[in-house]
Amino acid sequence: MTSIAPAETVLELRDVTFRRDGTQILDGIDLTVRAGEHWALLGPNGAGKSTVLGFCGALTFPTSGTVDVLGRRLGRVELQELRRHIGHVNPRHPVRSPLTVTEVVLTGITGTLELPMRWEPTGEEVRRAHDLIHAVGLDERREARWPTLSQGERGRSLIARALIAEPRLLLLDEPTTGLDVAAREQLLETIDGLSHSAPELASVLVTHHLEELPETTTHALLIAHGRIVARGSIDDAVTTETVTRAFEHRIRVEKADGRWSARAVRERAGAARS
Ligand SMILES: Nc1ncnc2c1ncn2[C@@H]1O[C@H](COP(=O)(O)OP(=O)(O)OP(=O)(O)O)[C@@H](O)[C@H]1O
Repeated sequence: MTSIAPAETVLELRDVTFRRDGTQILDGIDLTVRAGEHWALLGPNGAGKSTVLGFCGALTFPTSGTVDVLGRRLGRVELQELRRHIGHVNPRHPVRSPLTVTEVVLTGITGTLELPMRWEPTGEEVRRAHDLIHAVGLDERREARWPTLSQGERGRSLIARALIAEPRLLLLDEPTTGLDVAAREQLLETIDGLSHSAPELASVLVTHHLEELPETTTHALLIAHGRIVARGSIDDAVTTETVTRAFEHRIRVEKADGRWSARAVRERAGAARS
């Protein structure tokens, strides 16, 4: 009998705690993300999602416990080097000058906000930027300047920017916030496309909204008050019971055509009397 080796571990948090100003913000967080897995990090406001993402992105150190990103332990390696292998999509990414979409994508190679003075991309790098812009569906906007882009176009540009450095881990921090329904669906389609175009890539996506989960999400970590409520394959971890517990509100979770939705369970006065 042949056994298939588990995919390589990309990210491992073990018994992580985080304390600030005498307040316990995270407690007992364990998480293992392997190559090719797409995790959702879910929970109510203030649950600790951004703090967890800060560890995943090698931005924050835990108070106790260990964080290994791409096989290297935070606290023992140079963070700047590690961050080069992590794609971080932050919708609040501050682009201050009117760069074109192509230029913004190229800043993913230099890891900077602006194109550094005296830095010239090679022809191959420009070709790669154009290929990614094509992959996120922005061919016609490739020379458009940042201030003229819609929120959705910015989101898709930032995914191309994150991917140009060929990361092994992609972090998406509420990527669909503020998008209208069509722009949200286009962005989710772009994210879903990654499981074909970059099958080894692992991702962690933060959201409050189940409707904003890409269909290709494989796993979920649900947290509330800095502690794990559920963790595992998405279908086991995201249920009416776990979401109700995490959000401390009666919520019905449904899945149809690969997508999730959540609604509050309402007591109807008439129904209650009959
Ligand atoms: N450096 C810090 N110092 C003090 N408190 C902090 C710090 N960082 C986070 N917190 C607190 O920790 C809690 C968790 O914050 P975090 O931003 O991780 O939550 P979140 O789940 O991402 O919330 P939201 O959904 O509202 O963005 C919050 O109560 C926040 O105020």
